[in-house]
Amino acid sequence: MIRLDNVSKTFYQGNKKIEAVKNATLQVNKGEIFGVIGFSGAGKSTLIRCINFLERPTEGTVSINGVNLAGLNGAQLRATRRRIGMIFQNFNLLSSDTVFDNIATPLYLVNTPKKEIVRKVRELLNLVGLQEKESVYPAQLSGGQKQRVAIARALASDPEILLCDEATSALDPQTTDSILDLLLEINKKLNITIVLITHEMHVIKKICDRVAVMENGEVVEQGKVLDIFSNPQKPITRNFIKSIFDVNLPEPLLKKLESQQDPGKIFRISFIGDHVGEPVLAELVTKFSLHPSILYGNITQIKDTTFGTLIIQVTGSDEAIKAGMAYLEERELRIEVIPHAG
Ligand SMILES: Nc1ncnc2c1ncn2[C@@H]1O[C@H](COP(=O)(O)OP(=O)(O)OP(=O)(O)O)[C@@H](O)[C@H]1O
Repeated sequence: MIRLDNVSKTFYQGNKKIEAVKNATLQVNKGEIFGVIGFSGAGKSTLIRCINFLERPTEGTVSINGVNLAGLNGAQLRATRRRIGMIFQNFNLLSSDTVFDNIATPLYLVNTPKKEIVRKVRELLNLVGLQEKESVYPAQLSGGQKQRVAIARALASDPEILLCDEATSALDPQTTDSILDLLLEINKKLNITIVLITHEMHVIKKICDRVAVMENGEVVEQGKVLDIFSNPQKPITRNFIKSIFDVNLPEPLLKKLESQQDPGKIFRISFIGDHVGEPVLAELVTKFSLHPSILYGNITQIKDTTFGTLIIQVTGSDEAIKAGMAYLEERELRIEVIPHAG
């Protein structure tokens, strides 16, 4: 439904050329939650703003439902933009308007009948859990409540797509989670496609189906969140994953293991979904006469799927270790040898 093909955006500051986005190609499917993660300055905001032509790409094409935005005239582009809601880190509410009027703004702009406005705004207030706040002003709201108003306003024109530009970056962790839960609910209930940008892997892990990783203006890696978590390709992706669970063993422990008489081998085993909870260690003992010991274990939820990591030290004959690990791989567990140990 959203396609970016070889999109680049270059800014000039005097003589200085800034390539904010370089040759980005990605596709967002209808109904999914797609995340873009990167450090500050990676080009995420510019990329997301290209999706609704708040920034016009210098090169490449942006298509929504198969329509190339560059081919639209002013009125057609405005109509398309009404189908694309957007929320921001700093909420962008009008401070002199009440919550009701803020949410109603897109409806006033298209001359919606008053009765319909009241019905729609009340329905949206209900959806975002702010029924009691319709007459207050933004200054009287917490950050999380302000973002709820911004979400309600973005939904007022019944968009198909919601773009979220660092929507939770100004919020504390608990409020972040409640806003992410709301975005999930909106995605499921209203079948709205969501594209969000963030620098927090937690946000990706909690609600996204697929993710693109950006570095220096380029999309360096993209895929299903589970695949990226279980098999990250780029150092920057590993760094982001490390920010929520660090599966590297501490150096002193590695040194200690290496100095053992029989250090055996060290493996990282990743378990996804149904495989979590299988008695793999017992099988290594009974089927292959191996001696596994657990060095590290972690289990977490990636959106709807459970994802586990286990680091084990295994001793036994080389052949038995090879056969044991091949057996686990056949059972679709991901096995990785941890280098420079054993
Ligand atoms: N309007 C502009 N004029 C000139 N340079 C710009 C403009 N907008 C963005 N840039 C530059 O483009 C690069 C990418 O910026 P962008 O805001 O897209 O990154 P980001 O990943 O969203 O970072 P942040 O999380 O800090 O917002 C930066 O070097 C930024 O200074």
